[in-house]
Amino acid sequence: MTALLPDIACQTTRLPIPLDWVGMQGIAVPLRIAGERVAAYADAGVSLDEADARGIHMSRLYLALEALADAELSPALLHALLRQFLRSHAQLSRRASLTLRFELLLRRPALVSPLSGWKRYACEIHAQLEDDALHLELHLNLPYSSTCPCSAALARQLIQERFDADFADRPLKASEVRAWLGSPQGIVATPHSQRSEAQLNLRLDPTAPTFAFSELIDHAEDALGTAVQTAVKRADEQAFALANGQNLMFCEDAARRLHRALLQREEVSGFEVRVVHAESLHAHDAVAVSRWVRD
Ligand SMILES: Nc1nc2c(ncn2[C@@H]2O[C@H](COP(=O)(O)OP(=O)(O)OP(=O)(O)O)[C@@H](O)[C@H]2O)c(=O)[nH]1
Repeated sequence: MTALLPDIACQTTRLPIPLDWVGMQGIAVPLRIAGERVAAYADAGVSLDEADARGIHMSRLYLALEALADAELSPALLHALLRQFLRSHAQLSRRASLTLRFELLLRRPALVSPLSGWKRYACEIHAQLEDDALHLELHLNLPYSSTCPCSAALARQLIQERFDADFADRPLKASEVRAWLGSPQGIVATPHSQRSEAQLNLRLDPTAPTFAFSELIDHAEDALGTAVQTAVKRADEQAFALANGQNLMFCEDAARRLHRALLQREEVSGFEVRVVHAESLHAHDAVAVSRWVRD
């Protein structure tokens, strides 16, 4: 005969206070994204609105997460999962939430050479369900390079001054000027560049059929023009130098480019863009933030 197991969660509490969120953090879960298995961590929880109830039923949330293993990750899948969280906590909870943290590994082609390599993108999805309204947010961090436009202009001025000094009072010969342009004595100054990061916090349309992660990332990287590279040969490095020269950016410029680009994405219904330029001129960062919400 099996002994009856005590069930503490079903007792009443001596401190009848509702709780905003109760659940589990850091659960290992496999996701399916673009048909591939992706390792993730999940935080799963519900509100405990029934003040007298001692506890929630954590195992019910944990077991419901199994749905993530088999089906492609989508807004509809998260909606169904959060409904299941609430169904398994009838009379106890009105709100359910799920956070998924994972890294997308995308193959990135080189700029010129036929090579490619892998790039990691840290992603975080926050899903919350209340009154059957699903609220979805996606956090993405995109590393890129930014060359300071002010520094570029100052460097060009120094080059002009050196040109005046070197070529004053003598007839210009194209071959001499060409050689001068190719020498460190001619191009005396270079602008400073920095590794930069765009932190995108996107509110997503919960009725969107899919999470178009790689399309979103491509769109944002195209807007910047200087995403960090993977496999690089000299031809690629030269193309990157050109991309940097053609996309000189203050942090304000980068934030505005991303703002404009994200407005073009139908599935994005609001965002906060934070760009961080880890200055090489200063020991501190230059930061710009832009927000937008669809009316
Ligand atoms: N509510 C709650 N459960 C916890 C906590 N820490 C560990 N648990 C354990 O989570 C386990 C699963 O809880 P339940 O989902 O209530 O398990 P169960 O009663 O076997 O499952 P049901 O019959 O579906 O309610 C229990 O063994 C709890 O002891 C906690 O802080 N709060």
